[in-house]
Amino acid sequence: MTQLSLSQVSLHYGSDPGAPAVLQDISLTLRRGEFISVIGRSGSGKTSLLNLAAGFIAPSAGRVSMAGRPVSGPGPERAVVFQEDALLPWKSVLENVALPLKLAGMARAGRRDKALHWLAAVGLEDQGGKPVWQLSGGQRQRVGIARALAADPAFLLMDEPLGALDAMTRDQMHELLLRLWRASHAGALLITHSVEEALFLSTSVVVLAPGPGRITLTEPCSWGRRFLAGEDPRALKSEAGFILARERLLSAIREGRDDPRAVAA
Ligand SMILES: Nc1ncnc2c1ncn2[C@@H]1O[C@H](COP(=O)(O)OP(=O)(O)OP(=O)(O)O)[C@@H](O)[C@H]1O
Repeated sequence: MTQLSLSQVSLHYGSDPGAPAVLQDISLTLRRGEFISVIGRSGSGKTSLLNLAAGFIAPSAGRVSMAGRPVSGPGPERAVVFQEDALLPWKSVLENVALPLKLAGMARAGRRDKALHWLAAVGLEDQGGKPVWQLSGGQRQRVGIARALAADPAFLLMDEPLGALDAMTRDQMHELLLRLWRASHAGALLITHSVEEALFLSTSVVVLAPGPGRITLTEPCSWGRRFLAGEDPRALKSEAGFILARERLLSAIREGRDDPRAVAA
């Protein structure tokens, strides 16, 4: 089975070997069909971890590999969704979604069909002809996710894609993300500051502690899968098990810190 692995990975930025490590001894495996969220205080190295998985940066020690082969740079099998939507505002919605397919050399008709399919999957089938600047923030993030999925990636790497959205839009996006994750059969890696988001979406949540960034807790979860099986999301989020897991994660995140207000539940 295809998997994306970080094995005993450490990271220092810059060339000074004496500089403090940003990440130390991180081992994490993401398989297709899994959804792993990474949560932790600001500066704990979450984005650095995602950038390693994406191949944007290389580890100082240890190994990043996909399907057993070392990752030596970004690749189309690992699609990235950023907090800022990173779309081309002067191009149409459809052109933005089709762009990676064009770069991959797909013929025009094929890329149009594929882009339309994923635009429909994110509920924007009527917006394909609009320029991106006419869309709302939530719509733009949906275009970004459709673009990422259009290339059929094995892995979807998301760095706080919902951070700028209002609470109601965010809840709708959670449900959409879960359906897209199921439809794409991708493995998802999500960086988030929201414990509730992490718990609701993931098959496991990983807590990173700072200084140097290291994994201090892994919490297996099944609420997202239960939502996909038809259970009510509000009922799931008010279950005792959900609330207890939220408290465990919040304690792990706050450990060693004086001010507990930095993390949103
Ligand atoms: N390109 C870089 N060069 C040097 N140091 C960096 C670089 N990128 C990040 N860092 C440092 O690495 C540490 C971890 O940063 P990172 O952005 O990975 O953390 P984070 O957990 O994603 O933070 P946040 O939650 O605030 O986004 C920080 O101390 C940061 O200053």
